[in-house]
Amino acid sequence: MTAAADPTRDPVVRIDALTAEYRTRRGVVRALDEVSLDVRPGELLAIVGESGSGKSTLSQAIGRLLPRACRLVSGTVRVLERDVAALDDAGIRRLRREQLGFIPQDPIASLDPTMRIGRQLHLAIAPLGRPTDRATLVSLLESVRIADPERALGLFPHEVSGGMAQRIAIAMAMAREPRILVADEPTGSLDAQVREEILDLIVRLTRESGASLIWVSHDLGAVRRWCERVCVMHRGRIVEEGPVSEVLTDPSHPYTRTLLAALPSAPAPAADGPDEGTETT
Ligand SMILES: Nc1ncnc2c1ncn2[C@@H]1O[C@H](COP(=O)(O)OP(=O)(O)OP(=O)(O)O)[C@@H](O)[C@H]1O
Repeated sequence: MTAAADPTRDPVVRIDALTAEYRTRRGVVRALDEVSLDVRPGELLAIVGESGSGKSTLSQAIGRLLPRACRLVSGTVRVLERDVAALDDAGIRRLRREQLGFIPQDPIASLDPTMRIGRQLHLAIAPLGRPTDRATLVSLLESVRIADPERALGLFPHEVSGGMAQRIAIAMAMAREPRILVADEPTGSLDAQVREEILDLIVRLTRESGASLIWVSHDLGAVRRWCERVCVMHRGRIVEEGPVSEVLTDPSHPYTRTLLAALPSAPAPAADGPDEGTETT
């Protein structure tokens, strides 16, 4: 548990018996089935499960970012005590802007291809009332360990690697000082070494800021190395949930055992991740 994580404080996210369905041409697909989950202040929570188990739907529901085809059938999502379904459009935008940070799956696609990185950073932080001078933008890029930030500000998205694009997306998300970070497979498009560097960065910044991290992942090995609590999803339900050290060592649900058995070579749990380093890509 991080220094900031405190089970006695109110959850920052409280999901209660949430059921969600997609309307498709083939009929109705139940993506979430009575899902309940609390996220505590400052904790690193992983949501794992096979493809189609409902992880993305659950993480999108936190920001009321579900696609039109998805309908909430029942249940509630409360973020910092606010029922997100009850907020008006201005209210949900404010909640997303001020309290929630989203780290994208495909960082290059999340950037505007027509605009230099410096301009995009400027536009991302100007609405927050922060200074947007060059020195501030440089220090923002330094905080995500971009080796040559001056140069990076002048680049277009197609000129940066996936790893650098993800660092930029993380810088944009963290500039808002969110209380809750949602990262849906943030390293899915990156190679193995960059993946570890990006996870190290996300975890370090989350810890430093005291935010809570909700990290959707397929990678049980990485979850074991980086997270404190894990919730295992299967067919739209949470089938097991608890400390990583327990669930991924001595799982009680057969589905979790199946997931673990599919892990090529399970690395031993580590108290801390790899050493810090600067961008290599
Ligand atoms: N836009 C959509 N339209 C119709 N069905 C959808 C849509 N998005 C998701 N689904 C269905 O909802 C269920 C849950 O999908 P979801 O994407 O939440 O799972 P997931 O665990 O995040 O999967 P993955 O790991 O592949 O991203 C699946 O059956 C999926 O096919």
